[in-house]
Amino acid sequence: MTEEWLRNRRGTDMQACPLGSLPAGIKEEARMDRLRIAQAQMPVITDRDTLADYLKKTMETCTEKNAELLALPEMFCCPYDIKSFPVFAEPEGGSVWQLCSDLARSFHIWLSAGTIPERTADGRIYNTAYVFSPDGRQAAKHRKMHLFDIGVKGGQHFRESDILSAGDSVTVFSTEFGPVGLAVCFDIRFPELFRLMALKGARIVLVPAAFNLTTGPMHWELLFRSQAVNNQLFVVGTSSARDESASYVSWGHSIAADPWGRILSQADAGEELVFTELDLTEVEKVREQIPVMNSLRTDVYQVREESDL
Ligand SMILES: NC(=O)CCC(=O)C(=O)O
Repeated sequence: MTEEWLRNRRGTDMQACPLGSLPAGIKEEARMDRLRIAQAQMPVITDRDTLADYLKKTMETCTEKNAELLALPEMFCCPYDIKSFPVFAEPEGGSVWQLCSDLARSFHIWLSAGTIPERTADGRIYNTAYVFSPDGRQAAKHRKMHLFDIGVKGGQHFRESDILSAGDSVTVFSTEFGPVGLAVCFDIRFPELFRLMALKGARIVLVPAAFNLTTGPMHWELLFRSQAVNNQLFVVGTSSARDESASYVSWGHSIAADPWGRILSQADAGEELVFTELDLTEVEKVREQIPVMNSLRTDVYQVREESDL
């Protein structure tokens, strides 16, 4: 069914999963159909030693509970405010990056290392998500593509674009669980990005996030469920824990939505480590039973990457 779906993308030359490679020793035919994830709805921790201790303890719990992937929130190592991004920004391969790579390797677990402010050689700063495979290699990197610029009357105001640059790549990487997509928080509002990840073969999309008290109650659950149901894949959103004293107060409510649009798990607002088992055969089941992608009117409309135009 998935192959038929991918063939249906007339006008595109995209491969099912052109990015990355399977971790050493894993063959495509050995794809696994169950994935036990852990989502750390954690406080923002800026002190490196405290962060290392916290993540190590979290990894130990993941090992005890047989989790195969740990997901962290957006900006888990830097306060989510414009002034802090340049202060905590580090290049790819910096100290937090290295810590995450080391932990993934030591505990032999996939680590979706939330986002870290990334400073580039030309002085730009990106809101960057990294994923490390169980051998500690960087398996994926996604620079937040849609910057969070909003001004809700009487509610949340924020302008990431005052300091951050936007990424410009769709990110899907290979795992033994099949192709996995990666997006960051505000990216969840853009159906075109999620459709492109689905067309590239993603069965799961990981979304480090930090919604707020204005848009969280209105849109958080709705957006995760709608991207899941529209694209018939799992969407996993991991938020920071709520801290009422922060300049930006996070909504929390880390969530996992399945390809039918159902919520498998959802945290409350505070610190929590949530475990959820994803049955990845649900992707094929829903695509078999409700084959929306076979009815795409690609003769009338298409979602294509710039490189395919
Ligand atoms: N950190 C973010 O991108 C926040 C996105 C958000 O709150 C929204 O409503 O969208």
